[in-house]
Amino acid sequence: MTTFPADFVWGTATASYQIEGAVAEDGRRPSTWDTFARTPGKVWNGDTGDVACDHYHRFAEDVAIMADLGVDAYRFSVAWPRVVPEGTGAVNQAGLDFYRRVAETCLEHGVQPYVTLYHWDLPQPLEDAGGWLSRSTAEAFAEYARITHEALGDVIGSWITLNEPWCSALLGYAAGVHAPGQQLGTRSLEAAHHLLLGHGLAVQAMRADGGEAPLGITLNLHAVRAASDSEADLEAARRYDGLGNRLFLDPLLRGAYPEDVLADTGTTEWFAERSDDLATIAEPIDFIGINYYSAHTVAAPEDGRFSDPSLPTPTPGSERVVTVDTGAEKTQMGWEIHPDGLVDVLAQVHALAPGLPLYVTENGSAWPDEVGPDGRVEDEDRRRYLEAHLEACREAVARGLPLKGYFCWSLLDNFEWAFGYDRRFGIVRVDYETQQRTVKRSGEFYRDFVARERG
Ligand SMILES: OC[C@H]1NNC[C@@H](O)[C@@H]1O
Repeated sequence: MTTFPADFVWGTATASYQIEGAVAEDGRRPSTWDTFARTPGKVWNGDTGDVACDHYHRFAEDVAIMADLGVDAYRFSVAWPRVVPEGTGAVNQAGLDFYRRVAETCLEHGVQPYVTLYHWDLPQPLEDAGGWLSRSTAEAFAEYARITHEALGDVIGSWITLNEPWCSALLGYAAGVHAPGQQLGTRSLEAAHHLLLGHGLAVQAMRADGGEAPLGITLNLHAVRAASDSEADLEAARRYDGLGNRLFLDPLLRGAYPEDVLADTGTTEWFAERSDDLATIAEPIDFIGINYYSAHTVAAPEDGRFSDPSLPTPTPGSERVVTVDTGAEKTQMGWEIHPDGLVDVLAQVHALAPGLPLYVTENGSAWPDEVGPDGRVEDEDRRRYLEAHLEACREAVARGLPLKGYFCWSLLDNFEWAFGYDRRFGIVRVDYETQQRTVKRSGEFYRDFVARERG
């Protein structure tokens, strides 16, 4: 059986708004998610990140748990509204000091800190000024990245600019189910462009600041399969792959937007006017992070019409692609379980950028956990999902794909965006009443798997 390379990185991942709490402490100012979560009807049960897992005060305990699990690295995100509370202008030293404490605690425990600079908590004043629909937000992001990189470069092992720009753009500005809750159809691609531009400008700013730490970006990639080899279903798969994957992979790795996606969405001219930005967006990076959860089988709509301008809030090009239920097992999110899809997306990226190091920066599953009378959580479903995807990583390595690490999503149960605290992804349970942490069966499995693979 193929073994993982000795330097393969085993990690866990979290994100600031989902775990920190302390949303008004030590100078932090509101983000778009503070605003969105307070908007009636947007988040399950009216949940917010006000307290979450109280990681802001309990991070040392959480790092100690990671050390006990034997992980090599911890991927966490820096909250922009803690560091530059208004988005631009004054820097909040207390915010930088908090992340220094987190990183130094990690290093004291032999855990490498991997930082994501943007995991969706945009300072509200920037949204008020146009958010990601505005080019100025891309420029503000680059300055925030430079400030953070300059302040923490000595304690951070790796830098990820953006987490899942697809979610920020398409869920935030088209579907409207994420902050800021806009339903602007194809204008959401303008947000995608400014996110990618912000990424490129941030990479340039961090490179100029110096340092050896690798720089990259994390994309949530969708393994896409056509329901049949009919022309209509193949067209559905092309559209879904285009909007879900190539809209981001192509400019980052090929320096060009996919012409078919721009044609599908009627945005060719808008992007042509900004072609000079592509050189910045395609600034060379040291790795790609891939968040993988599921594979999607898609088919053409019954009437064969893919776009329907009469739809009030069309998600560009994809609102009429039919997702087919293949009968595969699903997680509590309703996502089908297809570990082989992880190998497919890794291979897809490798084909575009041979040799570029790849990391699975998120993979995990939500299940309705039960706490036994002994206080244990025997989450066999999550353990099985985890095992299957770790074996998919082994298969990727066996095929010679440059997979360098795996980060389990998530270390802790946490605020799952519009689902609030109703969905638990953690390998460690959080009792939100008491903030007690309990390592689940899946966490013990991950610990034992890592120890065994490390030899
Ligand atoms: O839905 C599970 C995860 N997906 N990627 C982004 C994270 O913030 C989510 O919790």
